[in-house]
Amino acid sequence: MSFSSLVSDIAYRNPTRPELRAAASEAGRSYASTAATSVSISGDIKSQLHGGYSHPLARAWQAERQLTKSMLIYPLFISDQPDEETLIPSLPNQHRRGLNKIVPYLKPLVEKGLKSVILFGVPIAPNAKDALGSNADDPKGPVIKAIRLLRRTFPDLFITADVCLCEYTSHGHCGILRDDGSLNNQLSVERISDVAISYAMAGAHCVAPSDMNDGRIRAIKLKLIEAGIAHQVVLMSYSAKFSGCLYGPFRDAAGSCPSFGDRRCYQLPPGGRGLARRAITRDINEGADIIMVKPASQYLDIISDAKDIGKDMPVAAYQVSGEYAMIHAAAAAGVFDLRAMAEEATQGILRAGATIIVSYFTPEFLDWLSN
Ligand SMILES: NCC(=O)CCC(=O)O
Ligand SMILES: [Zn+2]
Ligand SMILES: [Zn+2]
Repeated sequence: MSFSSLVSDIAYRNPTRPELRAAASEAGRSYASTAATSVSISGDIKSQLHGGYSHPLARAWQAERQLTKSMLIYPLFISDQPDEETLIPSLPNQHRRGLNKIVPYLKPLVEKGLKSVILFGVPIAPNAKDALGSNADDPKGPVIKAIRLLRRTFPDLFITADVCLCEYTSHGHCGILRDDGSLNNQLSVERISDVAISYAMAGAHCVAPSDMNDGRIRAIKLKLIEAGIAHQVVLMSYSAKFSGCLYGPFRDAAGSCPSFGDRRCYQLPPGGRGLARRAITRDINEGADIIMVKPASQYLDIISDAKDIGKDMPVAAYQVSGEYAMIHAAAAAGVFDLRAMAEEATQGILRAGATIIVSYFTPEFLDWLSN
């Protein structure tokens, strides 16, 4: 019996039984009144796709990955002023907080399932900055104190420390400079790897160098081994960090805007896909445990490349301050619904290959997600 005659047979036979018609109508379905609709289904039956996503759960099953709370890392700006709690105007709902404000703020988030944070120190005190970024690893500085406080207070919270000098240098660049204003790669790597070890020794579960100096992953991994803690600390590399205009609100928040020039000589050019692939490969070879792509939504191809190159590694994506601020601004202008857009952006990032997302939307997702 051919397929179409089988279908027409069923279509004719079933409506003759009234209980089946009643059941169908209860389900909001109805039998074809004639065989015509069924008989017309012939040829390639793979053309019928809608059935596969006709239900919310079936739609969810179409995604290779579902966002879960454990995929999210929440960025925190830790001020050196213990009582500070300042809203960052360009970064809606985000604050710079001192140590006395951070625990009361985080407690309800941890109760809602917050798993992980990434810390950025914000030195505000006068003279807190110098050419070498000396305060980056000040034991009394905001990051080391916050690592210790959070480890004590929230034993299950996974703590990542962003490692860079730009928040602590008087010139605002991500390393130590030569007289001509260019980065001295060797001195910068020496200094940044020392800072990373200080954060790790203070208890950070993960150190994440964002400076983009050549060779820093290898230097940090070797120093972690030397310090005897390589087996206890995750090394997450900002492997493919692109320069561009999406970091503005972050620089307002962290006070890390360069006082001259820009970062185009050490962050990747937006068109540099090949360069990004080389940087990812290099960082894997130098001992990175996680590779990161940043920004996220404008660089989905790079996330996909990272997953391809680092098949056996977790890939992280940083949905940066400008991406977050854009979504807020457009939602406020009535372009779309905030939640729907945040979810769609996240879905794109996951689809591209990331399984870790650093996002300012984390507190919202703790409310929106049940898993
Ligand atoms: N290392 C962190 C950044 O450079 C910026 C992130 C952001 O714009 O959110
Ligand atoms: Zn930096
Ligand atoms: Zn940075």
